[in-house]
Amino acid sequence: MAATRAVVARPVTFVTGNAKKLEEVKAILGQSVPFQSLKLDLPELQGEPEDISKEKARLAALQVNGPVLVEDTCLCFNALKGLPGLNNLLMAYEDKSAYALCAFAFSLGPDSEPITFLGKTPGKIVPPRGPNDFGWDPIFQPDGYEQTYAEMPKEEKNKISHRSKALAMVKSHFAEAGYTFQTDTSS
Ligand SMILES: O=P(O)(O)OP(=O)(O)OP(=O)(O)OC[C@H]1O[C@@H](n2cnc3c(O)ncnc32)[C@H](O)[C@@H]1O
Ligand SMILES: [Mg+2]
Repeated sequence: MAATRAVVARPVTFVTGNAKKLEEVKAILGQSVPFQSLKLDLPELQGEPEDISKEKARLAALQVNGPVLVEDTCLCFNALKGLPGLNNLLMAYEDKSAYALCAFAFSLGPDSEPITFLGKTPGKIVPPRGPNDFGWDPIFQPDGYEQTYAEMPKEEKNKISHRSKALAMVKSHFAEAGYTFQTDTSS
């Protein structure tokens, strides 16, 4: 498919209040999608991750007044019909299966409708193992692995994670759309 080159006059800003997310997004995207980042605490909205990420993208695009990328992540428990929840709550259930779900939303600016990219990694909830430096990583063990996300080397998590699956779709979208983002020279 011949891509029409879309020239966007502003750089992409990845907006998040979470430094650990930013670290992973940087490691996964590398040079493939150039972006700058902005630390903004976006409101904790309620609803499905896909809808939340869209709403975050709308709010972020208004603030940045340009193209933005945001994401919303949840650990969803099958015993609770996919509802995000707490580890302790799960103790009462036999079924410890869960999935990590990541919804990225990209908006070209305040007047554009955001588009979303979902990544999902199935696994189960276990008693915490490994370093406690990023959210629920110590209690999530992906299917097919003996280690929790927290116990894995970062490169390993970044190869199989919900986040990397969603970002692979973001990358393809950018490649297909052929965006050429102006790099920021002002700051
Ligand atoms: O500003 P934003 O991007 O919204 O940052 P946040 O920390 O509020 O992020 P979310 O609402 O998407 O995430 C909800 C929680 O899930 C945690 N989390 C997100 N991604 C994770 C991952 O890959 N591993 C473990 N915990 C994660 C995160 O630390 C939050 O406590
Ligand atoms: Mg949040």
